[in-house]
Amino acid sequence: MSVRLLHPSIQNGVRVGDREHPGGTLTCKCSQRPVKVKVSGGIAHNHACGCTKCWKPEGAAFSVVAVAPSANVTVIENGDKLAVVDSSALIRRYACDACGTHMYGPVEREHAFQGLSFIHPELLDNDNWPEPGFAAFVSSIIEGGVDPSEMDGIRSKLKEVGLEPYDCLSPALMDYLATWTAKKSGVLRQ
Ligand SMILES: N[C@@H](CCC(=O)N[C@@H](CSCO)C(=O)NCC(=O)O)C(=O)O
Ligand SMILES: [Zn+2]
Ligand SMILES: [Zn+2]
Repeated sequence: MSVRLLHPSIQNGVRVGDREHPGGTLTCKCSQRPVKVKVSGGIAHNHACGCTKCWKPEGAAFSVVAVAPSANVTVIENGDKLAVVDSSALIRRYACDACGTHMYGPVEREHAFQGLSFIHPELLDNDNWPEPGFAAFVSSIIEGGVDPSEMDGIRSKLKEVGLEPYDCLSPALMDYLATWTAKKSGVLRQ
């Protein structure tokens, strides 16, 4: 059986990027009047994500998604084509209504990720963005239609390309979220 496409940018190994990457312009897939969004600074926490909510390129089981400070994210062209995919979600994903590409997703609610926007670095106009560091929400690809019998092979392939598979976020990010919640509830000191 042929190996399922995880994501074009990781299928043949993860290319090491530039930690000091300066950002760039995200462009949707439309040939006419593409939406353009400027990210004026670095990105962080890049990861592969198997959840059903993140945008994936055609045929891919995973998205590749990172965060940037929302203050650094500006719609610069054809913003009239953008619409929020799910206004009840934590991440307000703005997608192009013509090609479906998710362009940016700010977290505006009171949350550990408030002030960050989720973006897909493959849409940048330069290639040297920092590589993904892990694979998140791996089991969620089943919710997207992948047969459970494929999971062992998919987890092996992720490990082979250097992406540790997790069924939520990485332990470091889960600890960060839990710490934020514990401080908010008062069980940990601020
Ligand atoms: N099983 C669900 C999981 C969806 C989910 O919780 N996704 C995460 C990760 S997105 C990028 O890392 C999340 O934080 N979502 C918040 C949101 O989407 O607003 C599924 O697959 O749908
Ligand atoms: Zn588009
Ligand atoms: Zn996701």
